[in-house]
Amino acid sequence: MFLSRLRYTVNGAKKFGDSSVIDKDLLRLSIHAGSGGQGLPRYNGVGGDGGNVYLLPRRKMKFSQVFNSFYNKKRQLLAEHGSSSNQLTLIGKHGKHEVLQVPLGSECIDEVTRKLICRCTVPNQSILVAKGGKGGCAANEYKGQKGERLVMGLHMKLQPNMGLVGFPNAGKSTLLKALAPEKKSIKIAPYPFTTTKPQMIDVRFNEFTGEQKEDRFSLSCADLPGLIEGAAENRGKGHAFLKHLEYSDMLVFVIDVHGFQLSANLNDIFRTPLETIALLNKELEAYDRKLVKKPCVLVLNKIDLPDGEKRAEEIETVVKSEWHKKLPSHLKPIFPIHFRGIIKTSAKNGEIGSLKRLLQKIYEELHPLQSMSFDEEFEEKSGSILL
Ligand SMILES: Nc1nc2c(ncn2[C@@H]2O[C@H](COP(=O)(O)OP(=O)(O)OP(=O)(O)O)[C@@H](O)[C@H]2O)c(=O)[nH]1
Ligand SMILES: [Mg+2]
Repeated sequence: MFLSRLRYTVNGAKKFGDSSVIDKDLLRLSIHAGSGGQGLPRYNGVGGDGGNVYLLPRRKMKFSQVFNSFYNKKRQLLAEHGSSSNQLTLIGKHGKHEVLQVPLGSECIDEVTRKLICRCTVPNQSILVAKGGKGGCAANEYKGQKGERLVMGLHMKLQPNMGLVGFPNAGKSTLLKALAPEKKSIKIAPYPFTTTKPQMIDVRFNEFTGEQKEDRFSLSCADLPGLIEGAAENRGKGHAFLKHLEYSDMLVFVIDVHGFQLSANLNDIFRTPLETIALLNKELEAYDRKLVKKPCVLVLNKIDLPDGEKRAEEIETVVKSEWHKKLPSHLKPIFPIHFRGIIKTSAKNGEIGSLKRLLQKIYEELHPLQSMSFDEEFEEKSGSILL
């Protein structure tokens, strides 16, 4: 996991990728395994088996590579049929298997039954998704069997080191911009749902070597569109965003210290900062309780606005104690999050306080070998790191 997430240049500095908006993360495919060839009863000839269809998870594969492999082609995966037996070739040839490479972490759903077919979590280990039909033989009266068919949804999930979680307009993208100021493409605006598609951006972490400041590594950060109440029931396409948090190492909750209201519409209830924390907690645990068990950091944003600092102090005091007990029962989460740290910020002014240090600390605790790689014994004299 470590090697896949950190990419070093020859001199040990981290290489930076461009910001990437995830345009597409779902591909629907018709899967047809090959049918078995016909047998030849008079000569006891056996038909070849139909080819199977497999998925092969690849660690470094990008979502776009999968889409490109179907560019201008039908979205079908067809394995070869087995050959029928004939008087010259009594034993028919087996059909060729079809193998599709997919990004690690992809999930396959049967689009008709909506059941999970498989999770592609082990790199380079092929997974059978449709079995080819058996060739005709005595056992099946020499009639080749049909191969399995299905319509499969391939759901690709990001694997960020950290995921930003918050209601719309809380300042998630602004915080990301403060963490990665060199990225120009991050869109920020004073209205909800500015971010409409997930985006992954590398955030630089500086290591200091004596006097010299060096960029040594980066962690990937997923900026997601704002969640709304009911996201766990797929309101506001919640599932399409929440799924990208499943493989993240840690979560960063971004909260507006002045609370949240989707619009001035009376139907949209005003939520206090504590209520927004509780509601996000509830949405996440309802989607997948594993999410709230991840290390979580709370960022109290917009402290530059009037009363901001005072409000942030008040919220911090409440959250540091048993914060969920102060909520009405319908807002109480089942698994209240214990935040690893609370940071008060003005992301707009580029103030992120000790957020980076905290994120780095959590990351190093999660991946202890990671910090060792900075030790001199891992470095060659030339400065390159031995991996
Ligand atoms: N005063 C102040 N405004 C902020 C701060 N952070 C963000 N904003 C403003 O809040 C608005 C929303 O910021 P975004 O970063 O787009 O919020 P978001 O959470 O990414 O919103 P969505 O993409 O819609 O989910 C923008 O007008 C920002 O300038 C802050 O620290 N202080
Ligand atoms: Mg945004």
